[in-house]
This record gives sequence, structure tokens and C-alpha cells, in this order.
Amino acid sequence: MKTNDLIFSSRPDSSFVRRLLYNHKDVAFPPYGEYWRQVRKICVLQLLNAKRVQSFQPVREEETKAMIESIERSCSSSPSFSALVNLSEVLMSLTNDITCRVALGKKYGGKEGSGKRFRKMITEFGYLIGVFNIGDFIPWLAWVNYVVGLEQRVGKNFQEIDSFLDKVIEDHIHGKRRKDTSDNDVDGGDQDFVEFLLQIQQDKSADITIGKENIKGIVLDMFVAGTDTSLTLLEWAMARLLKHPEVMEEVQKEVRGVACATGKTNITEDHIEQMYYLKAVIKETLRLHPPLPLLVPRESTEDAKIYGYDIPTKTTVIINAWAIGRDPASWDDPDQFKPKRFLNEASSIDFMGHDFQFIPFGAGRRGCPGIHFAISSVGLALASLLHKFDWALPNGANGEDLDLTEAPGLTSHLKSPLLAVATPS
Ligand code: HEM
Repeated sequence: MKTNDLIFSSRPDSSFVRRLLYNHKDVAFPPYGEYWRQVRKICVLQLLNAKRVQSFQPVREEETKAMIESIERSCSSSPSFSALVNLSEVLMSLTNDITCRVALGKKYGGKEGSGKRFRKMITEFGYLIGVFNIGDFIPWLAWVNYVVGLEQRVGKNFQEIDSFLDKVIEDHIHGKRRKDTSDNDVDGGDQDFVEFLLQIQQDKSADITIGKENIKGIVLDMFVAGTDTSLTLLEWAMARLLKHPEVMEEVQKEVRGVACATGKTNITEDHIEQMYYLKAVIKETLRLHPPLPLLVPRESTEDAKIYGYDIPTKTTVIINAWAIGRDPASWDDPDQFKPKRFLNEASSIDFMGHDFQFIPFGAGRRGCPGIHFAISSVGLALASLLHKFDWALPNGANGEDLDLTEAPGLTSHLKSPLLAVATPS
């Protein structure tokens, strides 16, 4: 990712990825080359650079406030003034709604029934994109995918997502997204990402020619990359804090102290800057539970020699960020959750892709371009949950009882949804 980054900056081909992402017309999975460079530049300029991310601050603050108010309503309607919250579900709605508003211009799938269907469709996509496809390695065994039903699932998921994206594009072309947006729009009529892509499609002088399928592939990448990973990080952070109540108490003290000093009733993003322990909790969660534990596979484009091994062209390389983050050669007590390490001995270590013992966002040319986007939403959501509520496990269970088993897939979710009892603080 440093010395040999250029050689290992491509992605391997996979028939499921190809079918789900319009034949590599997206940004995360195309092979290294001019097309990938141009679309990545568009995403960074229009959606992911620090200035653009900053401009979405009102969207993040409104959606986070809405999440907090909905938990408060559940608490106040209960005789005990506490509510059992399905954190996995609540946080998925939050990350979905933020990404929809900034990328698609409005919330999609907001209503109860359709919301669940929509989220199911995105979760299924996340599973299929990372599932082991035997046909990619042993082509004559590809028929197995029909027998186990994977081929059919890929076909069905593609159809569902494709019609959804067609509708998003139609809404934009016919101006419907502006008429619909009384309470849901991006930020009072600013151009959203889909509108920008449609504009490039019309612009004959643009450096790149894109068609409808490119727009759909790029938007889908942003959507899935932006939602599922941030959700996973938030889920693990809350799970870890529930497992370690002494850390929860300390971080709550910091969050509430900072909020109190400014006299504000809600956390704003300006507060987060001063929350050093909260940021250490986020880093420690990323170290122990990187949302993409094996990153996204790479492929070499030339022969290379690494540590004496000959790596031929077109070798798939899988980088185990999970194991790297727990390597005893780099970390004291590697399996322990100790956020304070990031305030003390590891304070200079960051996840920006320069410190190779800690690479939850990857590194180099293919490293994650969504770090600012992700960290801004995650910091605000976590601080707000800790500011407004005390949290406990259901039925008086203690931290040791919490099951941290991971579900299989490209993204490492908790196997069971995270349930916790919220009591207004
Ligand atoms: C906690 C949240 C996130 C984590 C842990 C994460 C992690 C990653 C990782 C590990 C990669 C592969 C890096 C590599 O190959 O070296 C990646 C790629 C990518 N991520 Fe993220 N990501 C997160 C959030 C986001 C967000 C919010 C967006 C956009 C809205 C995003 C967009 C992308 C894109 C487009 C790529 C593909 C880059 C390329 O192939 O050039 N990510 N991410």
C-alpha cells in the first residue's frame, strides 16, 4: 500500500460484482485506469471532500436530532420512562436517511413498510457483493450457485435495485424531487449528487462520458459504502460501551461536560472537536472491529517481489485489517478494549492511511475517500446518544453477557441486532 501501491491498485473481477454494479461502471470495483480515476475525482469533488462534507452539517444535525426525539418519545410513552431500543435498526435508519438526503436529494423508503423493504434490499446487496462465489475460482463449478440459490438472489436483487435507481433518476429528470421535498430535501435546494451526475451526462465537453448505467453504479456505491460501514461502526461502538460500562461512564462525563459548558441542549458538530475521549473510543472500535475486516480485495497489475515472494500479475490480494489491528507486535493488550491507548502511547496513530498498523479505511490510491463523511456522522450520532440517554442491557444483563459474535459478509455486523434500554439522562 506504500512501496507497491501502484502495482496493487486494481480490483479482481467477480461475476456477481459485475452483474450487481453494471459491468464495473461504478467507482469502487472497476479495474485501475483512467475511467476509475475520473469517477473517483467526481465523487471526491462533489460529495466527499472536507468542504462538501462540512456543507452537509445541517442534514446530519437534523437527522440526528430526529433520531434522538424518536427515542425520547418512546421513553415518555412508557410508564418506566425507559424504552427498549433496537439500536441496529435506529442507526440504520439514521445512516440511510443522511446518505439519501445528500446523495439522492431526499429520503427514500422513509415510511415504515417501504422503509423496511428498502433496507432489506440494501442489506441483501451488501451480502451478495461480498459472498464467496465459487465460479470465480473454479469456473466449472459455477452451477453450484444455481443449486444454492445465489444466482437467483443476485438476479432478484439487481432487478429491485435497478428499478429503484430508475425511479430516483426519473424523479430528478422530471423535477419531482424538488416538489416532494418540503421536509426532506438536501439543504434547501442545493444541487444534489444525482443532479450533478445528470449534468455531466449532458455536458459534451466533460473529461468523461457517462451514461445512465454509470450514474446508477456510482450512486449505488456511494449509497452502500456510506450507509452500511458507518452503521457497523456505530453498532460496534455502542456494543463495546455497553460491554464496558466504566468506559461508557467516562465518555458520557466528557460529552455532557462539553455540552454543558456551551449551554446548548443538543450536541452540534462544533462540540465534537473537544471530545478527545469520544474520538479515542471511535478509533479503538475501528481497531478491534474494522467494518470491512478484509478491506476490499486488490489485484496486481504487474509482477512484483515482496519479502522474497514472487507475486505474479493478476494475483488477488486480501489485506486482513482485523488481524493487523490486533497484532501483538504493534499493540499492547491487543484484544482488550482500551480507548485510552489513543490518548497515551498511541496518540499519534491515525486512520488516514499513513500508519500501517491501523488501516480500517485502507490506504494508498484505492483507500477510502469517504473518511470525512463517515467520521462526521458517526461522531455526532454517538455523542448525541451518550449525551441524552443512560444506556443498559435489557433484563438487567451485564456487559459480560453481551454476545459479540460477528455475522459473515464483507461488512462485519454483529450477528444479533443490538438491543439496549434507554433512560433519558
Ligand atoms: C466507517 C465507515 C467506512 C469505512 C470503515 C470504510 C472503509 C473502506 C475500505 C476499507 C475501503 C477499501 C480501501 C482499500 O482498498 O484500500 C473503502 C473504499 C471505498 N469507500 Fe469507504 N469506508 C467507510 C465509509 C465510506 C463512506 C461514508 C463513503 C462514501 C459516502 C465511502 C466510499 C468508499 C468508496 C467509493 C470506496 C472505493 C474507493 C476506490 O476503490 O477507489 N466509504 N472504504
